[in-house]
Amino acid sequence: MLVINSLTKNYDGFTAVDNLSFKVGEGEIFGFLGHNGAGKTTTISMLVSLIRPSSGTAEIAGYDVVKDNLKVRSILGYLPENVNLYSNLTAFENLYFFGSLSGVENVEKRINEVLKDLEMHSWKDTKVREFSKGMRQRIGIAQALLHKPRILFLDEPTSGLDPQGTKSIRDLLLYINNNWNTTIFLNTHLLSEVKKICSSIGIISHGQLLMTDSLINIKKKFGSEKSLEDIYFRIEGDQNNGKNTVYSI
Ligand SMILES: Nc1ncnc2c1ncn2[C@@H]1O[C@H](COP(=O)(O)OP(=O)(O)OP(=O)(O)O)[C@@H](O)[C@H]1O
Repeated sequence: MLVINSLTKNYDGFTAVDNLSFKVGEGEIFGFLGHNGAGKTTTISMLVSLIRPSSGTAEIAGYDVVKDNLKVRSILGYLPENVNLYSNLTAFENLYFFGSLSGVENVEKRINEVLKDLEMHSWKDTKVREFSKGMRQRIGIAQALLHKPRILFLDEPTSGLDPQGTKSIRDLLLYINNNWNTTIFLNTHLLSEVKKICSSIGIISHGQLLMTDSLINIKKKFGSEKSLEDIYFRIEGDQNNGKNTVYSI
């Protein structure tokens, strides 16, 4: 579904994303894990066609994110780290505005469908300013799903949420993935999130990919170590000690 090849982004001599290459299969929930400033947002921004790579390529369902950017945008959904919604408009009005702008067919019907699926239908006529952060995230996700994307990119979707809100977003992502087979690419720095819902992960640090594999393979490979936390800190530690080991499938 997603094929990334030597993807790189430089800013005035600083390399924010350094030669990334990996794949994400259809129907997977992929956790892109890294500390603050590791390069996660820059990577996602290139994949959703918001910024141009300095070099390298990325394809979604066979379409190049630069050359075929309109097609790519039509098959992906994106939830940025800070969801932009109009506080003075209701949930329905927000979705209607964004849905009409992006040419969603039968937009009213589709909004009602998505709001029901996301258990937000009873809030559709409430102004967004009355919503909790978790509810705003759900409306942001509804917006990203209106045009039935094949792949959904989310940048730290549970950032700033309490444990209940975090669980509810996690459950929602599993529901979307299970019921619509939507591939999910999730930027996060939360190992707990990755452990609970991801089928495969990539670890990025200082712009470089340190490892990518399925969770099942990771457990097999690092069987003697206790937890994903141990594995993560060992891999990051190797890089910080100059070993620069790249673990891959
Ligand atoms: N427009 C820009 N110009 C210069 N440097 C940038 C720009 N955007 C990002 N960077 C730098 O690139 C690096 C990677 O940033 P990025 O936002 O991708 O990290 P991140 O992993 O998403 O971190 P966070 O979890 O804090 O959002 C950081 O050092 C950041 O300061």
